[in-house]
Amino acid sequence: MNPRAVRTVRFLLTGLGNVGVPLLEIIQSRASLLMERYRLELLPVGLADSGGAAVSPNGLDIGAVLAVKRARHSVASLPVEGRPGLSGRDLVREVKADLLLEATPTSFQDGQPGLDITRDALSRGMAAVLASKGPLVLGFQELAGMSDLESPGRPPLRFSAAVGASMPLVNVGRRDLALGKLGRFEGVLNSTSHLLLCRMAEGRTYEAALAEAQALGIAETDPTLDVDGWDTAGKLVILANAVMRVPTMLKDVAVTGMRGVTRAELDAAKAKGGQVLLLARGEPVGGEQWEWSVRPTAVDSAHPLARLGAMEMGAVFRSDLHGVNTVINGEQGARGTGAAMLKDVLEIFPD
Ligand SMILES: NC(=O)C1=CN([C@@H]2O[C@H](COP(=O)(O)OP(=O)(O)OC[C@H]3O[C@@H](n4cnc5c(N)ncnc54)[C@H](OP(=O)(O)O)[C@@H]3O)[C@@H](O)[C@H]2O)C=CC1
Ligand SMILES: N[C@@H](CC=O)C(=O)O
Repeated sequence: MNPRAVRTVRFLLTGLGNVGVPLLEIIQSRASLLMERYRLELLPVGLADSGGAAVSPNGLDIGAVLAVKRARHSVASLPVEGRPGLSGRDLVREVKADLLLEATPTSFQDGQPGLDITRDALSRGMAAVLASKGPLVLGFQELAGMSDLESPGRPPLRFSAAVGASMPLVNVGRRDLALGKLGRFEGVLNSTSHLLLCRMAEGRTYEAALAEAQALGIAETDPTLDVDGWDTAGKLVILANAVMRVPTMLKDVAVTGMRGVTRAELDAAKAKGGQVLLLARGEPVGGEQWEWSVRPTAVDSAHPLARLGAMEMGAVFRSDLHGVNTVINGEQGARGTGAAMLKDVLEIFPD
């Protein structure tokens, strides 16, 4: 029998799609492990999708919510708790909770709806865990100032899921390579475009490969963000700010997507034992200056990411104190994103 007191964390979740639904499934399926190992109860008190919200101060029934979403209805259609038209932002403003889990679609135009949702949550004293990248890409410095990232005592903000889902890049960079002077960074940070390049190298069409990525739930709501390099660039901007600690914006990244890659280029790279990667790259160029790029790059067999599989992502950190560290991750599905969000929750509410 564990004598430690049970902690109940009342949470809001905005976005109930490819990420939000598996996240709820994990919270449901690992509830007893969370209790046994961490004495933690995660209680959903408000959930929102594009049709509205559902609210219950005593906790929503996750099974009922999942049934509604699997039937492709809005959570607002729940008969008792449903609140049609109540937006994610309204939810955060109206419902008292300890934690926001944010998984609405990413926009690099204005960061919305996630940016305002996150601002409101932090300013109301809630911890925030983000899968969406838009708020971080457009508002990193502001959100860092509103949270424990820059202001001790303010609410915690975590976002490891936003950069490579369950691939532990933010933690490796911020925590495990602490005090290192970082050198050239390279990464395959977008699973959709990498899957497409691999499938096209196998002879499949672009359209069939994109359909596969969408069926896996890994493509963005707007998949041009994946194939045109912007999702990769967004993740690079988050790493630049959070890990390299260089204030960086999307306009600082030179971006070329993968749509122009030809079969001949794919074949030539393969013949040399390598492959074409949509490679994110950060290169220190003197002082505090870095150059940032995303572009299709043919790597040869000597490159640490040369044999990255179709269902993998990877990255290489170089540090003067820690040497070369290569991280490769094979959990492609959005379930890994949910798992990464929960890893952040456990960091915020430690054992
Ligand atoms: N898919 C993945 O593998 C990964 C995704 N991410 C990020 O996670 C986020 C979610 O991705 P994903 O689940 O795939 O996207 P989906 O398109 O599958 O789901 C988006 C969800 O957000 C809801 N939504 C849309 N607009 C609003 C709004 N204004 N207010 C509240 N809810 C809204 C949608 O509602 P409805 O259900 O009614 O359509 C849906 O439930 C994105 O920002 C993405 O970049 C991060 C890592 C991995
Ligand atoms: N669309 C993204 C999902 C995770 O961020 C990808 O394909 O990697």
